[in-house]
Amino acid sequence: MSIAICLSKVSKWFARPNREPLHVLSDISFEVPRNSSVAIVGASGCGKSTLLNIIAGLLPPDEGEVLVDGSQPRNVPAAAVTYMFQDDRLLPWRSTASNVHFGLETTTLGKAERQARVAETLELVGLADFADAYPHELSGGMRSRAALARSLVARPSIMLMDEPFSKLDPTTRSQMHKEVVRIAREFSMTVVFVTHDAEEAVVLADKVIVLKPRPGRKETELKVDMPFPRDPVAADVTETVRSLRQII
Ligand SMILES: Nc1ncnc2c1ncn2[C@@H]1O[C@H](COP(=O)(O)OP(=O)(O)OP(=O)(O)O)[C@@H](O)[C@H]1O
Repeated sequence: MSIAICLSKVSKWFARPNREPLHVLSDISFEVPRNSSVAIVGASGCGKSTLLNIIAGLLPPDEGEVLVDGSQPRNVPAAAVTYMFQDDRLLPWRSTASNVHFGLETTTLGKAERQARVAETLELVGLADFADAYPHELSGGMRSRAALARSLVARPSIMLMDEPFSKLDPTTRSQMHKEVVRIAREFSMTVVFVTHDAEEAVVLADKVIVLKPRPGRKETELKVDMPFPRDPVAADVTETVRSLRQII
């Protein structure tokens, strides 16, 4: 089993004026096997986003080490890792296709290749008919699909997601879960995502890392050994969701 991401003994403090630094993360270690999906769950403020930002290389750990594809996160090629945020961050003055194209603008692909890649990716997320629409003309679910397409267009091997579907209604969120499972398998991607939703964790993840707050530390690691796609109302899923809720 090859390891895509490895965290060993990661700790983080944030400086505060006139107070001792805030200890946000303490001694966190876990591995993310390649082509697997790992959820980071825990109460609000326990450091989930901070941990994801450290994996993305947006923040350095103060202690411990993170390796992504065997390298320090900041040395990993930009196109290899994508980050989906809570809000879709679509540029309102750009069409859907142009927003998706944005995800290719740091790559060396030629113009024709880029256009083909954008079209293929819009097809993949079911937005081919809305290539020319502007963000304000899209529904919440469609905007989320457009953001997903922008994340996928450079064909990253690792996708980091910080509660990307939390603003969607339950039905649309469920549809996006199916899309992510399908696309992650189709492109052999490794996915790490933050959520406070136990159902989302159980439906999408092979492994769930449960954090406890102040300072954020790993309470437990739960393996979810069920075939994909997972039906959120199936008995084994709801049972696992129930037991996870008791731990969070
Ligand atoms: N840049 C920063 N400077 C100072 N403190 C910060 C910074 N970013 C986060 N914090 C603090 O670190 C703690 C963890 O924040 P973080 O956003 O990682 O938690 P979270 O588990 O993702 O929360 P939520 O579920 O509410 O999004 C919080 O107490 C927060 O106030």
